[in-house]
Amino acid sequence: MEEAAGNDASYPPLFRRPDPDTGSSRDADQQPAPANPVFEVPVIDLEHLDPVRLEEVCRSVGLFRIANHGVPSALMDRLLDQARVLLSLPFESKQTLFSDPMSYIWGTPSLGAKLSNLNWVEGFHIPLGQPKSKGHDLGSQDSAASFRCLADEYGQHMAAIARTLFNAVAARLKLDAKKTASYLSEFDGTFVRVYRYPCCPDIDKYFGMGPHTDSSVLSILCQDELGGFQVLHDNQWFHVAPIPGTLIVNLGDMMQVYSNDEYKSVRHRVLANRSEDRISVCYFAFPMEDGLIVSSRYKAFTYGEWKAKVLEDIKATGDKLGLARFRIRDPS
Ligand SMILES: O=C(O)CCC(=O)C(=O)O
Ligand SMILES: [Fe+2]
Repeated sequence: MEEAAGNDASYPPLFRRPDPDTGSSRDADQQPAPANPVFEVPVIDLEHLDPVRLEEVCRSVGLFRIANHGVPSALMDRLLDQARVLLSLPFESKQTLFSDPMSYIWGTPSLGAKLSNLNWVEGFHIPLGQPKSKGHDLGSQDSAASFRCLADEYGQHMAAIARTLFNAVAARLKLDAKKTASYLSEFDGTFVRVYRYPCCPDIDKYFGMGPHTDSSVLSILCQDELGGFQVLHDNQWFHVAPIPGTLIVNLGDMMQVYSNDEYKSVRHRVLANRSEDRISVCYFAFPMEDGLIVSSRYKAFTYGEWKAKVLEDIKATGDKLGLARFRIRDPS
């Protein structure tokens, strides 16, 4: 596609060559079927939230589309448009423009360590709720700072949605409000990831993002119209069709722990696209770093400990072990 070819200097160098010889090819069992079916994504109406239906969906699927979410579509459009513009800047500019506390990442979504396989993705990591980002400076010439303000504004909406969903779920799970006060921190430690999945010359060899579960409590995805996001359900991969203006929520590992494995931290992935770039924006809600998380199926841990273990495992094995790391083994 023309736009993609013109964007070449904006791609990480490794993504510019027709067939980079890095990263191992996918395992045979991870090959996407030629035509994955489209998933009938359950819809949760946030304006008339039905906690029983929400719980049912958390148990059976772990992923849903939210309607009537209250996020202005103009804001979502602006975010995706600006993301596209900034990600089209030259590779070197992106590295310097997006500096501490933000960062520019490529080849892996993991900060601080590489996953074993190269992911055909690049993006900005934008922490939310940091003191500096409260001083909105939309008149600034600094495009990264302006974008951060936009991401912050969007993040406020996401935080409200995360809180609404968490409270409904916590009530169904009968979580003790005092003991679980640290289970959702809408602001501290949360971040937005703005991704571009550059068009990829070898989509049989690379994923946009390989199969994984999120470490979050829940994650909220806003994607452009291209598609590529897939979910694993009943051992089969399904397309999650993009519908403009709607958001996709997937439960993360923490929610699975809170629910003693009753709810699913659902496995998902992003396919690479041969001819077009895809843009997406993901918000991740996490627990507070130091609060103790107690569950009948897992050893008690703090999210800080979880993060350290994930990093350690990725460094040692190239992959995240996640829930298996903390699960209490069956005595049998
Ligand atoms: O970009 C997407 O569609 C999904 C990204 C994702 O799954 C993640 O960052 O964990
Ligand atoms: Fe994810």
